[in-house]
Amino acid sequence: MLKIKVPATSANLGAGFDTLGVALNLYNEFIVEESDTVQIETYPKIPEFENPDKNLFVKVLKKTCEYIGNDFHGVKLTQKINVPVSRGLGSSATAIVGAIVAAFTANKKVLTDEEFFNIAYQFEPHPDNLLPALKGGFITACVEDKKTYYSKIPFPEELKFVVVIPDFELSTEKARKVLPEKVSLEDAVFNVQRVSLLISSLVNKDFDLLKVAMNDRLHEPYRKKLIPNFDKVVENALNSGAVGVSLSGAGSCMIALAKENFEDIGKSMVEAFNEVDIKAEYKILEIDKEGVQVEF
Ligand SMILES: Nc1ncnc2c1ncn2[C@@H]1O[C@H](COP(=O)(O)OP(=O)(O)O)[C@@H](O)[C@H]1O
Ligand SMILES: N[C@@H](CCOP(=O)(O)O)C(=O)O
Repeated sequence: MLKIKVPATSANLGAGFDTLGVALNLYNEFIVEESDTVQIETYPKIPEFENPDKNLFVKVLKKTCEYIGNDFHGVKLTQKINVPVSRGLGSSATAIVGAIVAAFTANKKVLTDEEFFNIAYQFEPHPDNLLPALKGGFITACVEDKKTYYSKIPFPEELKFVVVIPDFELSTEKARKVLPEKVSLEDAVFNVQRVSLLISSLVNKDFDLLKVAMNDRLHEPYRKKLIPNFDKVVENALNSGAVGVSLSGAGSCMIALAKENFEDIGKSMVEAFNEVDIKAEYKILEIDKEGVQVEF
């Protein structure tokens, strides 16, 4: 029996589209036991996830066993689901990372980065959730000539994350479909300027720069149309003391970075959604520095 614990992740942080991601102290758990058939139990119950043909963790487990060269006979999978699904908190990455690590661990094989990406990219083509879920921390990454390059960035202890979770899903697939094929040089430069300012302001703890540094022109202008009252959520969070606000991943969550006033910020973000008849809750989270953990 293996228990795999995988952290939620928040990708992009505004200007860092498809490159920045941070692991958060909110976890999905996957308990994996030997079985000759596929049995899945989910807590709370999500019927879609209990269908062996549709469960992402099982799909990735099968693919990984095939990659390793071992026949997949079955699995008894018990899932404790704490990461909201299709909210921009990397729930899909938790299943992908968890399954790959479970398969390699069960087969007593050492998982290299290259092998991880060879499998993971078949299910999720961008590293900004996968890497922080695997390694923990705050990471910047890119892919060049089919090789993934990444670097962990020190994240200031003073900052916490206030995540507002509206009660509607937004699949990453849908949120990527609304993005343009091309962007202007002006918008590209806008993001290059801000993502470098974002990293520098975090490393140097120049938190007053984050409000500007977390602005984005590559994805948020298009995706905000799918998030009712987006601008008011941002405005309320900043007025309540947040130092920066952005969409979390591809949404529907939004994430505020803050040194203080966490409860007020969370309540103000919820209020903005309530104004347009959308129920929401908030969580005050911190960085996870470990990434995926395995208990025997
Ligand atoms: N705990 C889980 N177990 C199995 N599959 C999961 C789990 N969480 C998410 N998934 C899969 O990931 C999909 C959501 O992925 P996506 O739209 O990228 O949203 P997110 O922003 O949460 O990653 C779900 O529809 C499901 O197929
Ligand atoms: N860079 C990706 C990140 C998707 O994150 P998720 O948590 O929403 O899956 C994107 O913006 O599409």
